[in-house]
Amino acid sequence: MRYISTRGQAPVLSFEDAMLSGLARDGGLYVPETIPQFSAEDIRALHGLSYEETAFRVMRPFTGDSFTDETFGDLISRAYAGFGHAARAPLKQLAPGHFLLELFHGPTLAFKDFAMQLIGQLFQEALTRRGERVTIVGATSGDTGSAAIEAFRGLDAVDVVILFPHGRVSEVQRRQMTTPVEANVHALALEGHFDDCQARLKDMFNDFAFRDEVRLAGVNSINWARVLAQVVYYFSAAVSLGAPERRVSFTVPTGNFGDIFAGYIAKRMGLPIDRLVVATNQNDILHRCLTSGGYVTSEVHPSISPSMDIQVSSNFERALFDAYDRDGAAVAQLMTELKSGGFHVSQGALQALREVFDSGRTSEDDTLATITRTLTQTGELLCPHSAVGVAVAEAQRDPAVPMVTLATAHPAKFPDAVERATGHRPALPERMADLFDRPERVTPVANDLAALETLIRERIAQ
Ligand SMILES: Cc1ncc(COP(=O)(O)O)c(C=O)c1O
Ligand SMILES: N[C@@H](CCOP(=O)(O)O)C(=O)O
Repeated sequence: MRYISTRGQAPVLSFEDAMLSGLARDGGLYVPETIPQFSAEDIRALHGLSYEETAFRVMRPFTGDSFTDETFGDLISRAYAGFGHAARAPLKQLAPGHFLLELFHGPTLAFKDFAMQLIGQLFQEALTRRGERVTIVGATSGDTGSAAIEAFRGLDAVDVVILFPHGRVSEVQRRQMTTPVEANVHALALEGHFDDCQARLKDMFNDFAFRDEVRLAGVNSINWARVLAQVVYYFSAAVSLGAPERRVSFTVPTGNFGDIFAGYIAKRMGLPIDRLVVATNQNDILHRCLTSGGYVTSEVHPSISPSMDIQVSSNFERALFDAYDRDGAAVAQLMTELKSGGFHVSQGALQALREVFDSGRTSEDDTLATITRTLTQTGELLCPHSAVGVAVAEAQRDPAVPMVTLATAHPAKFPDAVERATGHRPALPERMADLFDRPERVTPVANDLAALETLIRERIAQ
């Protein structure tokens, strides 16, 4: 299996090299050259398997000869051993035909753990075998950062540097990033919003001298391995609901487009997914784009679902690559236009996107009302991101096709919003009960590439 860049000008890499490289050297994102196909019989054979067994079968065709079967199976088992639910990604019924896929039973209480716990294992295995060391830099609107720190804290072969937007993550998210004591963890509070963090991260990858000097690696969904690990729960959920005999739709609270892109890959592999619904908060660039064809950035408005406060949605580039028939030059041109504020998707590409994706937007009030209503009607307490998903799914779903809404984080990560909706502050799990008593370690940084690179050089030299 070989990996190519969405901009067509970077070296073609193996799974392992693409995983360790992060952003392609032409600024694009790695994608598999071909998508492995699952027949109805292959999907039927997943019935009754554990989450780990399903993960092995779904991901194995993408990893080529980077890991032996035995090693890959072991790493998967280790990755999910620390999850707090035997099913790993349990399904709950909210209403007839509407299900919630709970993705928050991992160590940091968000869906990011599904990929990050596995990537931590894969990096450790590959770097130890190669005798190499890397500097992981990650950009976060709150959840990627804590999941990355949890997965890489204390590992010898890795420094992990996380950029988060100062004052724009929840207090629980911030403390998850600033309280770990390991010397290889560096939390940096950047003066700006998430898009600034992600832009500076991509600038670092495009500064080849710096990139090679620190041996830069990325664990945002820039990294194909992140997307791949998220494909698995689309399979596990659809199979539980009767695939391949029954079609299923998914609604996905969306920001950087990584999670829903994983659903798109599952569909392209042959999983009978009917619709993939992009659910956005008031930062609705993706909904506007799918509605009008114009992908035009505007100011980011802080919301009660802060992890989705994103305007430049990184993985949309991967969807555009397919929608433009894998024309890397066309994608590179769009990304150049994006630097000046936006672009228009061609009619053909827009039609291709609409054949797969629907979209909807939810206001702040509706998000709060959805948390209140869902708790009263079903007993399920939603985080504000999951509530955005449930609100859009309720408005759009076709009663003839089961709908699965992804519950992307635990409500206790966003206690202020949940308290506004329900009058109660959800408690953190016992193992995190002292989070607010632990001392914090964080460095404020300007939104400035040179200053950031200097700081990172200093930190990893210590
Ligand atoms: C809780 C939560 N929900 C939804 C999202 C959006 O997911 P994606 O960026 O993959 O679209 C994020 C951030 O990634 C998140 O942390
Ligand atoms: N919402 C994310 C933003 C980064 O997304 P990623 O999937 O590209 O890592 C976060 O919580 O940090």
